[in-house]
Amino acid sequence: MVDDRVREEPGTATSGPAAATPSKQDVLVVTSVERRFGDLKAVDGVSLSIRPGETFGLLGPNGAGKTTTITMIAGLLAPDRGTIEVAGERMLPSAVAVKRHIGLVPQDLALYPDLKGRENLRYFARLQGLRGADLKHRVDEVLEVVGLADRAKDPVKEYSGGMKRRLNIAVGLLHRPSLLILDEPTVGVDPQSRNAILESVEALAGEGMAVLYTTHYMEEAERLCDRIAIIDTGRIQAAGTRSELIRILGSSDQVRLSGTGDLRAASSAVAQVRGVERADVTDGEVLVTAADAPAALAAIVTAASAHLELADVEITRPDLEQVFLHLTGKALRD
Ligand SMILES: Nc1ncnc2c1ncn2[C@@H]1O[C@H](COP(=O)(O)OP(=O)(O)OP(=O)(O)O)[C@@H](O)[C@H]1O
Repeated sequence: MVDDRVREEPGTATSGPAAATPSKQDVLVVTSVERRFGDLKAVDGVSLSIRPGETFGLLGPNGAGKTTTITMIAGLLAPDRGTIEVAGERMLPSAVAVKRHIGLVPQDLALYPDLKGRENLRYFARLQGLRGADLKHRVDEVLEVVGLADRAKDPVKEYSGGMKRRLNIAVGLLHRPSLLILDEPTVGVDPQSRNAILESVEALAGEGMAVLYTTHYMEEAERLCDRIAIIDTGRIQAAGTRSELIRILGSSDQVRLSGTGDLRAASSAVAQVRGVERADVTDGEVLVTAADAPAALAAIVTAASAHLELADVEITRPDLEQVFLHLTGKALRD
């Protein structure tokens, strides 16, 4: 199921025969890509495109086809059908120059445990062709980005699993790629490293990097991604912004306001607020329905406060887990 309106926009994603309508500025354009392993169609007609500065999430359970998709995008595996363009050039396993646009951070670590963090980065930076002051400067920069500057002198074997993941991300950034691909970067990492990884991604996107982020954690997709494609059994089931995906459910956000005062007057005032679909008095509270409650919240509270001394405000939002269940009939987490 694909939202047609979403399909019309540049920087979109679909499955099936319909082609995306990418724009010239897109860093990545994937068109109707397929890949089989024997009888299994691991990727089944995936199309998507990503703009500079955009974080695009591939959200799906284990085995959905996320890793196979990004392995093809990185040029490590050939599609059976379809095309992939990165920075306007065709990506194939035989292509060399185009791969410089991509920073791939796989799930598996590729680090030397006996070397220090900085030594690992220096080694990989040299492989990328960096030398001298530029190398030193870039190594310092990526250590800052992943929050490991203060541990750069320690051997990697003394790092936590999360710190190793962060160093792996730093390696993927050394050559200043225009598209960073992160494959489930927070699986099995401690909360501190998880947060550092999420903050790094936000900072990189803020600087204009395009990011393709695969995850089966709904909260990460919601926090990081400008647009999200929900993928299952090799097909993109739906794609769009969080709000566009939630709209598939046909349900809206709800805000409950409780307090003392004139509930009916408060409800009438709130009903006039822009973005509010309806407001009713229910069970001694004002129950408000809005498409985007956080965006309208300040105005809702101001309108209600003219008639109520507010004691509590509670927002309930439908989430992507429910969208996934609705589209596939199964839970996102297995
Ligand atoms: N090299 C391979 N040979 C055979 N089957 C494969 C191969 N790679 C992937 N598959 C199968 O293709 C399907 C998609 O796998 P893929 O790794 O792309 O999913 P995923 O969404 O990344 O899941 P995970 O988070 O578990 O990696 C799975 O059924 C998997 O078993």
